[in-house]
Amino acid sequence: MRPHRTAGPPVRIVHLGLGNFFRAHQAWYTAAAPDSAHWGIAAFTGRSRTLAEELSAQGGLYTLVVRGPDHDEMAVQTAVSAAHPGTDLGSWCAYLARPRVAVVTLTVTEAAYRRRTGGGLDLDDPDVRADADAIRRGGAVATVPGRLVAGLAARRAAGAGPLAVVSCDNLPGNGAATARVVHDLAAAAAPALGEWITANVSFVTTMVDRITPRTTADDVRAVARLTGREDAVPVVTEPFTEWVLSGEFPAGRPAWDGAGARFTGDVTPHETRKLLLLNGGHSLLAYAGGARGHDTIAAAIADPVCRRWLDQWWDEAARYVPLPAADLAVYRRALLDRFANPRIRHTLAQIAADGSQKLPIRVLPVLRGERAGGRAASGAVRVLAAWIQHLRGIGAPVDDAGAGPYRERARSARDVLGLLAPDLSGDLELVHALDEACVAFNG
Ligand SMILES: NC(=O)c1ccc[n+]([C@@H]2O[C@H](COP(=O)([O-])OP(=O)(O)OC[C@H]3O[C@@H](n4cnc5c(N)ncnc54)[C@H](O)[C@@H]3O)[C@@H](O)[C@H]2O)c1
Ligand SMILES: O=P(O)(O)OC[C@@H](O)[C@@H](O)[C@H](O)[C@H](O)CO
Repeated sequence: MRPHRTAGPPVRIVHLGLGNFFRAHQAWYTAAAPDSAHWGIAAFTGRSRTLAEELSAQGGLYTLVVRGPDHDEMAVQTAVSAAHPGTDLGSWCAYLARPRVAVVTLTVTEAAYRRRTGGGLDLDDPDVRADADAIRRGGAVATVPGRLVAGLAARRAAGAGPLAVVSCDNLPGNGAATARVVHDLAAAAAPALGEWITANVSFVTTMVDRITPRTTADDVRAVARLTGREDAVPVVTEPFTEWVLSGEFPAGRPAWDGAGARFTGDVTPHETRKLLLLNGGHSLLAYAGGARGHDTIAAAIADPVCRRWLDQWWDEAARYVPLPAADLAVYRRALLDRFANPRIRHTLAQIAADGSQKLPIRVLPVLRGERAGGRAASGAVRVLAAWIQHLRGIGAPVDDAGAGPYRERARSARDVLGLLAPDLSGDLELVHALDEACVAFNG
């Protein structure tokens, strides 16, 4: 018997990127908020139909398995009122045209923002160009910036008023990053819409954190066994959760603070802490742990060599996190426990994906800072070397649409560095250290 119901809370939030993390995080906060009865979510997948169909067959309900180191807690989640495939642009625009819809949230991966190095929208990307044309002609868009602009055009045409767009992806300054790609596309395709967006749309910046791996067939069976309900699409997550937000919600929002979210004037210190220590640490373990034959974060962190490398990376990265040393020490201890949770099967392959998009965010700021300070940057160099080994075919298979040019150059660490960080490619000491670090993985 699947969990089912006929209607959920009224839709006031629209989400793009229906996947596991959204269901463990934003949907959980929305259901746990004291005013949850008034805030339902219409969630759209990026592209595929499968999850939208499975979830629709369950009336939007699914089981969230909160997996601690020694036991699971399971609860049916109720915030998703409707699930749609991302290709259903008619429903997407129709929701955004409703005055009651007040918030759009996003979890679409770093790559989906279609940014060029430096942050603006990549207007040379053929998909982006096709979307700009489609917006001018009123045709079907495909990219995330395209969908946002098309939805906002529908809202403007309907006179539905202002709203907030909330990125929940692991990008620094994700609010400003989203605003930039939306404005760039509107400027290219519909300049008058750009003015309306400036006056009516608030781009909220957030730091999001809850380790949420892919669901396995074992997870599905465990939910059926322990609850007596067949749930085709449960989500497994860790007990820890954090959400820090900054920005305006001109049409209102759920009382997420009642569920533990924090609203602040500046997300930056929290975001830097999380991106460099957690996500940077994850990337190190994904590539270096893969090179040492591990396949999950828990296995990699149990390896004393990986653990030592992680400490070295954290010592370097901590210099760039504007928070007191005592806070960082507490955070590092907690992260070790989270990474070591043996019951969370977070695969290195999942984390290794899209390295060409992630390393510039998680690792390069530290590398640049260390070299500018005249230091060796051995921790950052090791992450980069481990990624180069990954591009050479060691560890998890490469799953990264942007990896092509890097793989072509992967035999030369210097060429990879030249492409990833041209400003550093003349640093011969760094190039030498990178070569040595690559060799050390083979030894
Ligand atoms: N999983 C986590 O632990 C976690 C934690 C914090 C933040 N996040 C953020 O959430 C994102 C999604 O993670 P997830 O675990 O839910 O992944 P997931 O694979 O379960 O879901 C990803 C969703 O994004 C969509 N998507 C992927 N690429 C896209 C593209 N190019 N264009 C449009 N849509 C696209 C997919 O179709 C899917 O709907 C991450 O990339 C990260 O930015 C994840
Ligand atoms: O989700 P990604 O692909 O950006 O990165 C992989 C992991 O580092 C990430 O998902 C973390 O588990 C997460 O950011 C924890 O909150």
